[in-house]
Amino acid sequence: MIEVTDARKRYGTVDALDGVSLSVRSGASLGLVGTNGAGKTTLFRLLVGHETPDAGSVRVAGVDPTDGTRVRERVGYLPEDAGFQPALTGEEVLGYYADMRGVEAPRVETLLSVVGLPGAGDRPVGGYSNGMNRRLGLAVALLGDPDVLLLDEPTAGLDPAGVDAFNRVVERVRDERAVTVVLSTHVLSEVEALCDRVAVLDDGTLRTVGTVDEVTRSAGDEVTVTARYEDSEAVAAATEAVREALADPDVSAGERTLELAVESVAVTDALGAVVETDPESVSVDEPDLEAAVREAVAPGGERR
Ligand SMILES: Nc1ncnc2c1ncn2[C@@H]1O[C@H](COP(=O)(O)OP(=O)(O)OP(=O)(O)O)[C@@H](O)[C@H]1O
Repeated sequence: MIEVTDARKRYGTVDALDGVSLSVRSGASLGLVGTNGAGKTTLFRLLVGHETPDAGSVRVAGVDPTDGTRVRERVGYLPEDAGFQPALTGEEVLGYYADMRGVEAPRVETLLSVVGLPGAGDRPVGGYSNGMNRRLGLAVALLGDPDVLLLDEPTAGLDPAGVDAFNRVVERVRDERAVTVVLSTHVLSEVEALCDRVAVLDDGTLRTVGTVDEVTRSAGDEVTVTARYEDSEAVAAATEAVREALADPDVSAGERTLELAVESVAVTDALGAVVETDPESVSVDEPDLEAAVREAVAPGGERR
């Protein structure tokens, strides 16, 4: 459905995309994450045909995105900075974009209900909350029932309830319409909730791409058990006890804490040994997507 092959885009001296290859099959959902300035918006602009690559190729739904109408009909795009004339009502906004994109006039009330804005169509959008505006942007992207939905940081700046409302709509649309979704975000829990694959873009280069599970596991298999004690003497005694209980443990002692790094298969034994030392509290940190993305962007902890 989406096929990007060795795409390059340079602005002046900046390689916004430095040879990116990526494919997203029909009906799949891809989370695009990365640092600020990584090239996410540039990639969206190529996918939607607002820019052409300097080299490489981009195909969306089997066509070249710069191929005007054909792509506009099949691709819905919510840009990062989408904003609407405040004096227009929700209905007028939808009508305006339907005309502009040359798609059939929508059943406005149905579309507004889909995005959780029933009854708001006759109100000026200047009076909408941030979250309502984003969901109206999603309704605009859904005009013409596209096969592909491109969402560039759609929940940036929304409060938790707004994020939740937006993502519930995306989830429903994805499941009910079998639409292919590419979503860029800095919020990794959104990727875990909404996407089956994740791509990490950094400095114009794709550092890693895979299923959310594959990428999460790429951070390594290490679990950290942290135990807290009332004083340094208790920490020293616990460290000693853990060293006796486990074979060659990777243990480090702080002022009031003990940290034990183990492979995930050994976590039950490690926890057992730590609990025996009667700590005030114990916590377990497992590898997660955030750690994997950090590692992909800066292997070994060094920022490029
Ligand atoms: N029109 C442009 N003219 C000059 N430089 C640009 C232009 N568009 C993007 N860039 C540069 O290209 C790089 C990639 O920008 P892009 O907006 O694609 O990143 P991004 O991943 O979307 O970042 P953010 O998360 O901050 O939105 C940045 O260094 C940016 O400054």
